[in-house]
Amino acid sequence: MTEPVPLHTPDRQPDDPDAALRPKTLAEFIGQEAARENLRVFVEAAKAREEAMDHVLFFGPPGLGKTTLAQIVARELGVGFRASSGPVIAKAGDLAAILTNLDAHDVLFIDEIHRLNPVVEEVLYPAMEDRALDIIIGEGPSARSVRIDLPPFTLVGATTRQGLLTTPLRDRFGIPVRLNFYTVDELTRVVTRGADKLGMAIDGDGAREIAGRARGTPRVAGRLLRRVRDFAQVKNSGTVTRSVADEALTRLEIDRLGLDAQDRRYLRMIADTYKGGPVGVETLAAGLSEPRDTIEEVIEPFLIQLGLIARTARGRCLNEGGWKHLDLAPPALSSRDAQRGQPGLFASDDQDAD
Ligand SMILES: Nc1ncnc2c1ncn2[C@@H]1O[C@H](COP(=O)(O)OP(=O)(O)OP(=O)(O)O)[C@@H](O)[C@H]1O
Ligand SMILES: [Mg+2]
Repeated sequence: MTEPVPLHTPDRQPDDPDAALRPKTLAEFIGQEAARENLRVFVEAAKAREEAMDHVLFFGPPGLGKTTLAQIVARELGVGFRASSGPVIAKAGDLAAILTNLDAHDVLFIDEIHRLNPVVEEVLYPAMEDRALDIIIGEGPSARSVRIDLPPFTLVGATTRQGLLTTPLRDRFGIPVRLNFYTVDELTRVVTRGADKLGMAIDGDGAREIAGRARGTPRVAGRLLRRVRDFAQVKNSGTVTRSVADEALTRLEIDRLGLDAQDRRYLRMIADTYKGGPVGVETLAAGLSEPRDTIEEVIEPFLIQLGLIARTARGRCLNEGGWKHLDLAPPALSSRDAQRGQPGLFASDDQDAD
């Protein structure tokens, strides 16, 4: 039997079915108020000065709108948009080719920028700082360095793992922007807008039901909306109400907090196999047959946000809320742990901690 594909796993497919739902302007973009207002100011200022805008770094969990905002920034600036990604730019020459082909003030978007090859990163530093390329021509004693001037451009980087960026690279972004999980109110607006674009009828409670189970993530909201539409269509139920949405999402094994089968498998592994932890991420990755990256970037940030688990220096621990959600009683604290308080809860649970 094949495993069901988890609905929540964010993909990076170029033929992203979400594309139709992508907001096109800052005004259309829902949520992330602070980031949006700041970007509006920086865009206006750059336009007024007729300069390229400073370099921007978007960071935060998958599906929160990093790529969408990068496209919006270019559109609002009225400049060209070129996109590439860290793993695709394999050699220094690849980056040189991209940079020398930019038009003045263009936005160059580099997705997954934490995965840039260090050799390529070295080329990026002077490009970002001095708008120049230092190219080495020849080899050995006759090698010499030639400096090529570049047009002024704006680098927009995106990453799910800000902590993996090297300090020199991070420091060269004048505008770092953290994207946060969305509130249910904001996602309700995302769902309502999406339904409108898809030409489907949904009432307020129906939209809210989907929003509340979308893991704080617009991409997930869009995906659940399309699945609910399938159920509504086949069952001929016309308008999507709360009960139609609930029935569809329950059949998709999305629980009341919005966790899917993969999330629950993760929680259960810590609870059943490791008695609530602490357990290391590599051990969990092996036990779940999931890449470590998926665990750290996709599964954990939302479970931490909900307070179900904690990342500690000794590993992952199930919090009280996690036990409750699984309908299990936490094991009684040993007297040693009881003296020290909760086991393992002394380290930061910052989302970039390892
Ligand atoms: N603020 C928003 N309002 C409405 N829809 C949004 C918003 N942000 C994102 N979306 C929707 O969510 C989808 C995913 O967004 P996007 O591709 O920009 O995420 P991302 O942060 O780049 O994810 P990844 O880290 O996987 O690359 C978009 O196609 C869009 O439909
Ligand atoms: Mg993206």
